[in-house]
Amino acid sequence: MEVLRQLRGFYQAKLNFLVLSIVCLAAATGLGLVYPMLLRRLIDDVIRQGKYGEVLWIAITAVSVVAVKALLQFLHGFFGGRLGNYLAYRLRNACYEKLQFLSFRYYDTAKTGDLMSRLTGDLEAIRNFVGFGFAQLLNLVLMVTFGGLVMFSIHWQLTLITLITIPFLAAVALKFEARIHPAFQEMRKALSSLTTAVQENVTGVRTVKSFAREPYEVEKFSHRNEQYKDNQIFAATLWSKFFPVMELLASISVAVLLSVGGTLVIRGQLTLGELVAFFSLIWFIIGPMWGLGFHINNYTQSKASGERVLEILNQPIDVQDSEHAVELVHDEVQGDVQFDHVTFSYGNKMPAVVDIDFKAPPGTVIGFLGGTGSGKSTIIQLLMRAYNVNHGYIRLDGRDIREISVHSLRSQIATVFQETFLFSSSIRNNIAYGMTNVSMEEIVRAAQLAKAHDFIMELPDGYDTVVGERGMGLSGGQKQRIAIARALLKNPKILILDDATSAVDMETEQEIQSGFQEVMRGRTTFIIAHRISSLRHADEILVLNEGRVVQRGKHEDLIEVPGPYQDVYRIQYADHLARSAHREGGAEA
Ligand SMILES: Nc1ncnc2c1ncn2[C@@H]1O[C@H](COP(=O)(O)OP(=O)(O)OP(=O)(O)O)[C@@H](O)[C@H]1O
Repeated sequence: MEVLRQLRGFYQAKLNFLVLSIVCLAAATGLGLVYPMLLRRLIDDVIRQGKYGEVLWIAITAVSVVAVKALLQFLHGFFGGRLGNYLAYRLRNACYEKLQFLSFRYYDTAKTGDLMSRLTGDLEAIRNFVGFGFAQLLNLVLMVTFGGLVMFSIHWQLTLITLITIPFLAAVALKFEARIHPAFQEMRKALSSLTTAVQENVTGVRTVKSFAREPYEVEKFSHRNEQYKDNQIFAATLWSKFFPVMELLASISVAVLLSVGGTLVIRGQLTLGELVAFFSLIWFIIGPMWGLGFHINNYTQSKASGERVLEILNQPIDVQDSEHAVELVHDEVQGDVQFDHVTFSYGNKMPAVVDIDFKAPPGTVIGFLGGTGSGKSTIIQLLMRAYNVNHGYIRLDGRDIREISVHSLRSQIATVFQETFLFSSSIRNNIAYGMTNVSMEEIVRAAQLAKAHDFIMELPDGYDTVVGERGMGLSGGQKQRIAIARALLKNPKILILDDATSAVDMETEQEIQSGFQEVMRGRTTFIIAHRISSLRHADEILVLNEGRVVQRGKHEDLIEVPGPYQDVYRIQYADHLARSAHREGGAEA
């Protein structure tokens, strides 16, 4: 119930639906009791007394009762459905919104399949319980109480004897629940791992095929599928045992009722009508027992689901606006970036970057070079405030970025990542991503600057060509150029190119960079690259090794001093250097 309490804010506004749904169901249940009483009257007061004229009235009453009961049941479904759907709708929106604002740290360990199942299966379980399960569970108690009271009022001794099997029925139902619940949990886990297998297979289909690992994938899926099947068979076997046992116990009650009740009728201590009414009432109590396991299971499942959904909603956001966060005004931002002795580590790991210290005045270009894992991307992520620094400060126009609202900070920055993500939409929408007040001319201009316009025009529908999920159908270089166009369209004060031109050839890279120089005038640019050619025009190049700056300076200076930069330069320009040496040698000779 703690879970329901925590979720209260999401259904509070429609609490009247919950009340109405319960009232309607309880009223329908109450009316259900009229039926046995009518039977009793029909037999004892009408048929046995020979008052056949009253049969019609009893029949009309019975039909009216059924009609009202049906209406009440409809209203219960109507209000319950409204409540459940309203709750699910609000929870879905709240979870999705939370997922948008959760920090990068959360996504470092989050699993896509698991998140998807929380937003679908778990929400469905909560919807069902709050909409219907809760009222049904309450109704179950009402049915047993109402039914028992009416039976007691007719003949309490017979009631006690007849209900002798009820504790056993309840025990079997609860025991069944205790066994079926873990079985269901296993089934859910198996289904989740099955879904994950399919999702990973589709996402990584190129890797699978290029390594010819289809048989391995089939084997992996088949193994998980078998686990799922075994779980289902186990659950089905439990169900198949449950119903006969319950029926057997229920029939004992009926047998006791008929023998003891029949004897009482013969002795004149019970009327025939009362016996028939009893026969009808007993199902009022046995029926709910059959559903007891199901309803409790429903409750425990929705409780577990509620906890999983609440886990998302209660997730702390470690990067968020401070109380007095400043909103930046785009036209006033200069783009002056300063890293002041910044150190940062992911979790409890060794620091990913140590004592990073540099200044990037407005309009300058800063380049980062370093081996894999040397901390280049981390520096950029810290600038976007994907994570908070552990030590030191990052300043934009002299202000600590923690004092700036996260949204307005990121609005000034456009990043082109190493891996381009394209949405399954048109190229035009991919370039304009999320911007509504942008004209086609601006989109085309950005594409031209990114050297994407020509190849886009060659596609069947030009800018309206819909690219598949993750940009399938485009080459790596084409996808990167679209991503660059997207960044340029944003017209940011700070541009980050995280190995952004790695997938285009040297010639295109030159072209794109000359385009950049045109649009990036007066804006601060950070370039992460493995090619010296991408960095040689930078105002300052920082060479990183194991999270520390080991060399810094301009290209012309760095190639003159022995060190990692010169080593990389020699490797990348080996041909060029050899040719120059050859020419110089020839000239001397
Ligand atoms: N999300 C993360 N969680 C934990 N550790 C991380 C995470 N991202 C990076 N690291 C670690 O931080 C260190 C620096 O990684 P970073 O991605 O900044 O390197 P990089 O220089 O950009 O490498 P590359 O050129 O391969 O992209 C590495 O040791 C890496 O394992």
